[in-house]
Amino acid sequence: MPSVDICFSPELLPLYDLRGKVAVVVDILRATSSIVTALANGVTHVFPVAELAECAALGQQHGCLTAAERDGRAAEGFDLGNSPFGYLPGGRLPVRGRAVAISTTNGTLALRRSLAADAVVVGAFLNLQAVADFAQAQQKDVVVVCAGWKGKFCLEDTVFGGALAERLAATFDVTSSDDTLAALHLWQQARPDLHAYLLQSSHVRRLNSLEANKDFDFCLRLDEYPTTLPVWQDDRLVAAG
Ligand SMILES: O=C(O)[C@H](CS(=O)(=O)O)OP(=O)(O)O
Ligand SMILES: [Mg+2]
Repeated sequence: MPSVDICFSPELLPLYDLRGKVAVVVDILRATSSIVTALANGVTHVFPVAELAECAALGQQHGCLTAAERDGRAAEGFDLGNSPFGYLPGGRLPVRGRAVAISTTNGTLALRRSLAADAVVVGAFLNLQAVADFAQAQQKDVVVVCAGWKGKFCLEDTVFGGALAERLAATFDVTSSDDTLAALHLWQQARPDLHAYLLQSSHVRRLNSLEANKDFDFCLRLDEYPTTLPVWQDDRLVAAG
């Protein structure tokens, strides 16, 4: 039976051999929620890069939109920040049919560090079912790579790992590693009122201080895009199928 593991931070990735496995990269607040929203709303593909300079260069090279954030704020000189609302109808710029190069504090770094996996997909509460369906179809070991915060553990990404483990529990081993058990327990605590539970997280306090409450509410919507699955292909993320 394949297993589900939760890697709490990209700093711990050297302890997980991703070869032959499915990596589910998650940064609920906000990078992977934004990427899912982008592809669900007509963005053709996403180039996730760690550095701002590379993001700007890709924008020039491909004539694509650029999205960048540092310390919770939109970085200067880029088309968009890290808010999912940038990709929703009525956002600052039309995005349908455009590609986007994106660089954020934690999420894009986690993605770049996960490329040794057989398949790399992007997870969020918004597309939880799409991720679960993909994992079920692959029947390979899954590692949930939590973006965390600047190398440290974060609550919201781990709770997502627990939610995914619960959906896979019938056909995956979700009880033999302590990391997955811990994530499951946190999810079980959070599930009755995910919003209230995650209000305790440090990221929410950072977002609140930057007046991004509506981003928090949106990123916690379960299965808003149940069939949108960003998958890594060559040098970019595209929607599966
Ligand atoms: O923009 C975000 O929500 C965060 C910024 S930080 O964690 O508050 O510094 O970036 P992300 O890469 O999406 O975690
Ligand atoms: Mg984050």
